[in-house]
Amino acid sequence: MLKLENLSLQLVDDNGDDKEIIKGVNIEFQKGKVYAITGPNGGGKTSLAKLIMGIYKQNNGKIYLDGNDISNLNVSERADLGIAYAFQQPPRFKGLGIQDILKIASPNIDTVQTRIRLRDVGLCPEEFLERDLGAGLSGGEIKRIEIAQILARDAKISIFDEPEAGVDLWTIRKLIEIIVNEYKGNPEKTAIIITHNQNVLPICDEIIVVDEGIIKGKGNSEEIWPLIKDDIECKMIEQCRGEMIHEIK
Ligand SMILES: Nc1ncnc2c1ncn2[C@@H]1O[C@H](COP(=O)(O)OP(=O)(O)OP(=O)(O)O)[C@@H](O)[C@H]1O
Repeated sequence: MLKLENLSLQLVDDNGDDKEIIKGVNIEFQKGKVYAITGPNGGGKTSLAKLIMGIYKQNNGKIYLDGNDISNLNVSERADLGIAYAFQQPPRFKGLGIQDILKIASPNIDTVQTRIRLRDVGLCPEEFLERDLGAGLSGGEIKRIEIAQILARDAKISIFDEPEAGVDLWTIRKLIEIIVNEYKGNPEKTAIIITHNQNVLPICDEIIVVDEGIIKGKGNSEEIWPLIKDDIECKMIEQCRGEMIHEIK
């Protein structure tokens, strides 16, 4: 189990002032469950994920993994303990091949499994296996490879930060199926999905709404819908506008 206890984070804003980003958050993530973290832009979802991964250091509070205090461990120590984070905007690693990055994620992965993981995220292995991560891949392709390497990692706690961003509906549906199969009811694993996607929320055991650095609500998709309706509808309008602008161009 992953437990966040009274977790707080302050960062310095563009004016050089301290800003409270996360304010005394308490959450328990159980094994065998799939969680969604949702809420409006700037609410603190990614900051929470970065606190769990050790990218940000909390100002207050504790993080426990299976009862052990991991609050002062760095990113690689937490990765060794089985925490994995798929970035909202994944970095590009020039000079590394797609096979290489999956091998780093999972040293024992063979070519068959690598192909399966690429297919899982809607990438054709024949086309992508030999490609370089820096060379002309689209944002959506980079995002899919990031997700593939988190799936390959076989972590205890897998955090997917907006997997839907830049990824088509077909792939998101497939990804949902994979996450349900691999995490739901698995006594060793927990999935945490940061999302605004209406297809993802119903499959989650619990949805946590984070806004202004606090937990605004928790529950299943029906219980939480009144709290998130406006945010999801805004996202859909933004997406439609984006598609219309794309068509006009
Ligand atoms: N490194 C940073 N330095 C200063 N402020 C930051 C930093 N990272 C995030 N913030 C601020 O913290 C707040 C929460 O940001 P965060 O990225 O966690 O939100 P979010 O809920 O993930 O948003 P979105 O849905 O847009 O991805 C925002 O006001 C953001 O501007």
